[in-house]
Amino acid sequence: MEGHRAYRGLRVPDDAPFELKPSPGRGWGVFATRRIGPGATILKEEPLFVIRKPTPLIREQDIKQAVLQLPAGKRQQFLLLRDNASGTFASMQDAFAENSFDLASPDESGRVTRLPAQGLLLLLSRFNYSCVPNAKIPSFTGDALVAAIVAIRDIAAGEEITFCYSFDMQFRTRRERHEALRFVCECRGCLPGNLFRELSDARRRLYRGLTYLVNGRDALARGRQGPVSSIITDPQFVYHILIDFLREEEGLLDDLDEPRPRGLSRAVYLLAGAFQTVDNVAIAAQAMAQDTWWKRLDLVLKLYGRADAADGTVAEAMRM
Ligand SMILES: C[S@@+](CC[C@H](N)C(=O)[O-])C[C@H]1O[C@@H](n2cnc3c(N)ncnc32)[C@H](O)[C@@H]1O
Repeated sequence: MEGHRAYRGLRVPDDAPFELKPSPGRGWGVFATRRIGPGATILKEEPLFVIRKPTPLIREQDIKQAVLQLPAGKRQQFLLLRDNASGTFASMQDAFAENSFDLASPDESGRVTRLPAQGLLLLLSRFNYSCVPNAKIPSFTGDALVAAIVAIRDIAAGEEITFCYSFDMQFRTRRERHEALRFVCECRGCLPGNLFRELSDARRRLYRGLTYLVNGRDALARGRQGPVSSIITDPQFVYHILIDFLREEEGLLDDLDEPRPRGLSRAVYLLAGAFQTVDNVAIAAQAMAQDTWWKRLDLVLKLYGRADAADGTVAEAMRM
């Protein structure tokens, strides 16, 4: 696409460990030109301009004004943004939405606040998405209004550098992620035919459930939630997970007995399933407020049969 060819005009720092080039099926992407070790900063970038408004209130006029105030060289860089893999931008607003980030914004005294600050980042916006990324954007870099991307594992020369666009994706199953994304991700957590993907959904449900148990909040639920639960203090739950983790690492898990994702024990499979809906999270919260497993089971069984079809899974997991 024309806009992609225009990316050749984007200024990349001389010492950057990456280059911009086409990434088949994803428009353009960012590729390592040398090995990058875990924890290494891949890029620190100052926004071309910042708009201090909540995203829904940003209008075409705000962006035009900001662009007109730029020095000529920087304005020309903004005008290179014509499209990305999703299509051609119909307006400056589109170009801004597809190339901007929510920045940690310091107030007058230098303290970081959550005041709205959307920054246009020319290079950070060139990185493609992966559900199993090799880099991440830390929430705050220590510098006011500077965004950075950091390697989270060893990245080989030639490898595409990706990050996960939204924090809550880590709690979503493959289907849930694809409902939220406007493109089809083809990472190893999404492509069929590998054990990683088969275990991935269950792991993410379990992770969501455990995070709920630790924080007392469901990571994907909106609005007010109940008090902190104490299931995590019950060692049975943790033991099952640890046993299966060790068996998995050791290559001892098999799928001969039960119809469930390959390599996952029945106990962990049931527990993983128990937290897949907000309703079940609420049920688990009420049950776990009880002081014995018997009372917990009793309560769950009373709730069993409600409209939420996954109650059976919860009850079975509790029965365990
Ligand atoms: C911020 S841009 C990333 C750079 C983009 N590829 C480009 O050419 O400008 C985000 C867009 O890139 C595409 N994209 C990013 N990650 C992708 C992936 N894993 N698979 C397919 N398309 C992807 C989508 O069209 C998405 O809306």
